[in-house]
Amino acid sequence: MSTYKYATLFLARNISVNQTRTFFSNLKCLDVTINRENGVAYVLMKHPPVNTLNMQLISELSLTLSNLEKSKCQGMILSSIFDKVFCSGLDLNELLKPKPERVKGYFSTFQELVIQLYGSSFPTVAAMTGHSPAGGCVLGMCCEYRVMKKNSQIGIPGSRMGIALPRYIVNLMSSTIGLRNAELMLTKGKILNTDEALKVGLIDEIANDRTDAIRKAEDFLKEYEMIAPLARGITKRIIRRSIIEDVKMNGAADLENFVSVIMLPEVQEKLDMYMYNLKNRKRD
Ligand SMILES: CCCCCCCCCCC/C=C/C(=O)SCCNC(=O)CCNC(=O)[C@H](O)C(C)(C)COP(=O)(O)OP(=O)(O)OC[C@H]1O[C@@H](n2cnc3c(N)ncnc32)[C@H](O)[C@@H]1OP(=O)(O)O
Repeated sequence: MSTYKYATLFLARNISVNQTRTFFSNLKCLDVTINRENGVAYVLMKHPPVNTLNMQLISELSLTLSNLEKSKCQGMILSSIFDKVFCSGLDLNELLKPKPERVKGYFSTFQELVIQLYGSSFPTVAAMTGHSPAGGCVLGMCCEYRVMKKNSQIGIPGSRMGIALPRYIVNLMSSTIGLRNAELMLTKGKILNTDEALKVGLIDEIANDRTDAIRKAEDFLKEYEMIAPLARGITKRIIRRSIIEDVKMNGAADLENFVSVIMLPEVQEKLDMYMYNLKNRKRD
């Protein structure tokens, strides 16, 4: 990220660049900095144009989470350097005309990332600076708290794309917004605007802009400053255990099933049409 962008991000929140340290300098799709004073890590996705989760971004997120666990960080804010998009989800190019081994590797890497983020010991907040479709929504749901910039959209359009979602994604959505809302949202492949998302509990707060989103994320983390990290982490794991155990037990079978569905000609046709519409739609 340019010095200018750092300055606007940190100075806007009264944190000087000197109070932060760059955690990794060799990442291509992420900027990771840690505030020395409170141990909070800022993980900013910067994979242009819209933070599509290609293999590189997924792998860098996974590596960063492993390192943050080791560094005993006190909390993490997952965000994006882009003002309009938090994360555009999985890379549709990986889903179109895929080679079975490649697509299996891709999905299992994503699945591991989901477990890592969902099961992290430190508190996590998604400061969603813009749209968060599909995989972007999944990243957000893995965090403990979600702040989203106004006028953004969030949801998982799987059904509309002809994709039956794996069980762990359904479980994640159900645990976030309840079974009834999850059923309505996921079977319709519904995408919600910010107000609708707040109403069903898919997000926790609305922000005016990215600075406000980061500030609200920091406020959430501040509430944990007086809480013992070990007790907090254990409690979180107990609450999240059933979904994690379920993925460990059924993940491989789910993956096989998911990949065979993705390869079906009728699903490929739908995905192809979806991609065509994405490339040819009118931009706002
Ligand atoms: C246990 C079992 C294991 C199995 C694991 C399965 C895991 C399932 C995961 C759950 C399901 C998740 C599925 C997905 O994530 S599929 C991806 C779905 N994503 C989308 O549908 C988002 C599509 N994108 C958009 O809606 C817009 O791009 C967005 C609102 C995000 C931004 O709009 P904006 O106008 O700012 O930008 P553009 O649309 O012009 O996009 C810029 C270029 O980027 C391309 N693009 C966008 N998104 C994607 C994507 N997801 N993949 C690939 N490419 C993407 C877009 O086409 C533009 O390209 P061009 O400039 O060449 O036109």
